[in-house]
Amino acid sequence: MTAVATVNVTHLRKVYRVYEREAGLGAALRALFQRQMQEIVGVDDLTFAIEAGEIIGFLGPNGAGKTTTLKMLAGLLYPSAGEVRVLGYVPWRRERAFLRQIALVMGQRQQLIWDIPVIDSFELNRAIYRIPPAQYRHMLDELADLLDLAPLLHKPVRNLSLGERMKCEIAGSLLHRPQVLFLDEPTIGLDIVMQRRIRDFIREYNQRTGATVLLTSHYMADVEALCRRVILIHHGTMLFDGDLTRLVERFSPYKTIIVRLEEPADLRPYGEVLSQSEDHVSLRVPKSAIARVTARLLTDLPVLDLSVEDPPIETVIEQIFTQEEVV
Ligand SMILES: Nc1ncnc2c1ncn2[C@@H]1O[C@H](COP(=O)(O)OP(=O)(O)OP(=O)(O)O)[C@@H](O)[C@H]1O
Repeated sequence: MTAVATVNVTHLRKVYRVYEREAGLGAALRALFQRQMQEIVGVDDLTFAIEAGEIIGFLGPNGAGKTTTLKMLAGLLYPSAGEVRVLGYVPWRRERAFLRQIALVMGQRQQLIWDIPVIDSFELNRAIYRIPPAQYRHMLDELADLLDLAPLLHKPVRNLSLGERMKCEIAGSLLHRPQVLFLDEPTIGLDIVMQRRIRDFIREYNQRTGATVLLTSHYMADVEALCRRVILIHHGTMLFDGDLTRLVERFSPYKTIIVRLEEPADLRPYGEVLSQSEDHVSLRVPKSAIARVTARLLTDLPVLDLSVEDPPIETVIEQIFTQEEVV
């Protein structure tokens, strides 16, 4: 028997139907009698599988269909076509056994109750998920320790800073110790220190519990730190599914040569100069020319040091989304 993946998505599609309406009072009156329906394709034919314990970066520009996909996987939206299994369950049936094993955390959507202390919202989650008291205590202690929550638990949510609230949102969503986490922009708007804190926490939770994580983030630092594999979508369709390192190899036609010289020289004949300081020069060179240009630099100039690097992931991804023809 072959092992069953934790998340299985086959030919998934979501079409939103919305009423079109022009601006203005006249249009509003006309719309009462004849309403035009418009179809917006949110997700179009996605197929992928995720194994237990993987942390996958789910990437795409604004409007690519990431949130729509996560909502379908978490059972908040019905698909228009296709099949999904998460831990063997059909998410939109929202069976209790399924809901007890998953969590959807949305960085831009608040789940904790605004006016009551954090700990009271947690108690509510305990009741909803029917978490046994001993397990709740244990998990609360563990999360409070990992996320440094002790000073926050008795404050009303409305008094917390954005970063503090995000830590509490994440903890509140994990009290039932879910096996599968759907994290939609969990570090959005947070400062660098808090981003790292949340990132470390996700890694730690994954290692401690073996949970499977599907993560969207516009911060490449999150993705580089946590995900070996990434899935890239655009206009609801799949562009790439594989190792992050392979993404750079496959899509970037350039590398960067960094040279340190004994004395300044004009390196424009060797490639595109990206930056130049007193003795360091960064050159963008087509991959196919790297060996030739490196050899020329070493013979022509007094080189003290030379290294060849891949461009930053951000640059590669930006390039993929702006020039789809490279795909
Ligand atoms: N409730 C809705 N009704 C109509 N169209 C919608 C609805 N929700 C999303 N869409 C559309 O579906 C497409 C995919 O949106 P989605 O929110 O899934 O993208 P995303 O990749 O999460 O984007 P972002 O990075 O901006 O959050 C977009 O064109 C969006 O406008």
